[in-house]
Amino acid sequence: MTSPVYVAIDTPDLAKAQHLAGQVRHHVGGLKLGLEFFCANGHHGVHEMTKFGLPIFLDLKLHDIPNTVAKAVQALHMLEPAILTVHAAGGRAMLEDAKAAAGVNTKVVAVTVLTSLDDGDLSDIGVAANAPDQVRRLADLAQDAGLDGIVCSGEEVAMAKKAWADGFFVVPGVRPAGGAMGDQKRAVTPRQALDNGASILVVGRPISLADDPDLAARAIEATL
Ligand SMILES: O=c1ccn([C@@H]2O[C@H](COP(=O)(O)O)[C@@H](O)[C@H]2O)c(=O)[nH]1
Repeated sequence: MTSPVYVAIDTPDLAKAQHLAGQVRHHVGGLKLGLEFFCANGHHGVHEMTKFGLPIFLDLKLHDIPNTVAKAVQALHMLEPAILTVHAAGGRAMLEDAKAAAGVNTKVVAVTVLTSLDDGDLSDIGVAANAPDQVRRLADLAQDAGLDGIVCSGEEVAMAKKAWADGFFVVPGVRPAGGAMGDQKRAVTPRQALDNGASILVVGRPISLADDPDLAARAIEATL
């Protein structure tokens, strides 16, 4: 069975990224490349990472006016990412245009409320709703706009899936029991996230900072 775990390769160093992917490739289901990696290595770096034969999740969290996002999505076409992220807060038109601009084999998923935010952080940026209510609102918007799914925490995914049965649910910010939270504020264990309805899990530092990343990936796999 293919692992639901996508390892977050958060480094600007291509050689380090390749080393980590090589270590864990047999115990993860895909490679997630984010802003840090893409800003440093661009298309060339992504091409290099495709050589591991795993699906590529391009987590660029695009957020701009509709025309700009659509053009950016078109400029990523040739990389054929399996998954691409945009921010749901960009609004309906931006979401629709992003989906229309994506290749047929790319799932476009909308980030709802970052897992590093809690209700206090939402209040600071002028959002009166709590995290679950805001996730629900943005999940509805993403579904209406024709996206493939959303990114949310493991705390909200069951609620979101209940309203969108065939949605694709990406859950980052997962932590093995007792693991260091770092900057994550709405974290659950990998097992809980899957039980709650996650389609895939994103795991970064619990694997990448481990003394033995492959062992860490296998230990997570064993809990699923
Ligand atoms: O809400 C979100 C959206 C994306 N992420 C990304 O997932 C990984 C998590 O890394 P950890 O080291 O496991 O915390 C990282 O690349 C984030 O950019 C997220 O955490 N939360």
